[in-house]
Amino acid sequence: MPAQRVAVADEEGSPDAILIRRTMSEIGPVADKVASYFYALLFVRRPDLRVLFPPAMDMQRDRLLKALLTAAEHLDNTPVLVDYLQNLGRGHRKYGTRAEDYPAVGECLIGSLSKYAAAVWDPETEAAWVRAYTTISQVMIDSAAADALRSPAWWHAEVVTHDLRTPDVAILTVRPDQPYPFLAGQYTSIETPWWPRVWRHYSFASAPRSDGLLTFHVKAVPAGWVSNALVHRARPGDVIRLGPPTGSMTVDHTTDSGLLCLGGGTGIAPIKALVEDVAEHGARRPVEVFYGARTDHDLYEIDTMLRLQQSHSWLSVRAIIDQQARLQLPEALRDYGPWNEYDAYLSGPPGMIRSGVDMLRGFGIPSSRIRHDAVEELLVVGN
Ligand SMILES: NC(=O)C1=CN([C@@H]2O[C@H](COP(=O)(O)OP(=O)(O)OC[C@H]3O[C@@H](n4cnc5c(N)ncnc54)[C@H](O)[C@@H]3O)[C@@H](O)[C@H]2O)C=CC1
Repeated sequence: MPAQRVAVADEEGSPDAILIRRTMSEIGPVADKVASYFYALLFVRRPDLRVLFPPAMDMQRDRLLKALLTAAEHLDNTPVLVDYLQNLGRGHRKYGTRAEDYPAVGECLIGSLSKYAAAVWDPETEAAWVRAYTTISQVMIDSAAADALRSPAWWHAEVVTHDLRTPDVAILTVRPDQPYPFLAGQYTSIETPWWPRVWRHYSFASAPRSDGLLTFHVKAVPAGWVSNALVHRARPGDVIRLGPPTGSMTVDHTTDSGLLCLGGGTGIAPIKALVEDVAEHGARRPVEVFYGARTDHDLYEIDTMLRLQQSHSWLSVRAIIDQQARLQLPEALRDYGPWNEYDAYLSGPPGMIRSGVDMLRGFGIPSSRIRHDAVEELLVVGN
């Protein structure tokens, strides 16, 4: 007998979107079990796929659910969903995912959802999931195929310099083995030779350079496999792998409005790239950078930022040190402004981004002019 439908507040959208959101809210409290069961099913049925995944699956489990939640949330918002899935499809090329692997993944996904959302699962729900998964996988497959015509699945890059700036922050410069096109403000994924198939996101710390070198700021975080390897183990000559560039925290060069940039800790990396990008475009638009750190020792890039300020009259750089100011970065903005005419860029810990966005909206900056990387992605940045 089909489960009785309980009216929930979130009943807007297409019939498929409603059914899919209902499944997602049903599995929400047991999301980790669903993900474990999904991977168990997948590896029992297709043991050959296990080599595509990292040895430790903990973070991978979260990623699957986050991707599903994002897709489910935007099911009726076609442009956002397609953009998200195209990126996901491109990003999966570096794992070695093939078009013919998608059906097995879909069957195992539906197998685990039907088990854990049994209370709301019925033939209509199953049909909605089959339709959604068919669309999702087709967009990913098509985008991976189109990308394969113009880009490698990954790049090798040799570490050229490794500069330990604090006991746990290093600046690495790497030379990709093939041209690596990207935009200032974007990020990529990095895999080290010591932890195969474990990929983490890092923002580019410079705008594209004529010598093709790329720079990253890495902070070793507790239990962070990739970050500790990059900070404490990597040396010039080591070879890492890079995924494709992604992210939309890029400068809109069609306007000349001012830029308000907040960089917290190593979040200063893409902000520096944005400043270089504005400088290269030659437009004299005001750029106001707020660089936050816990202590003055953590302001590892302040000299570079102050040098940039000296060279560019349109640039102002202010350091906000929690301990001295007795407040965190976004709060400091209250003493300056007005900001309502500015485009805003935020980069740093998820908590800073969340509170920063709230504050900037409060200053009258519309959401469409506030840019930052997805907070869900940031949770796997830099580990
Ligand atoms: N594209 C991006 O958004 C990038 C993000 N990151 C992220 O930035 C973080 C950097 O870590 P750390 O250097 O250890 O930074 P941190 O934890 O020392 O924080 C830096 C500053 O941000 C502010 N802040 C921190 N938490 C806040 C909160 N809950 N509310 C308001 N303000 C807050 C404070 O002013 C603090 O001094 C990492 O989480 C990393 O993943 C790093 C690079 C790029």
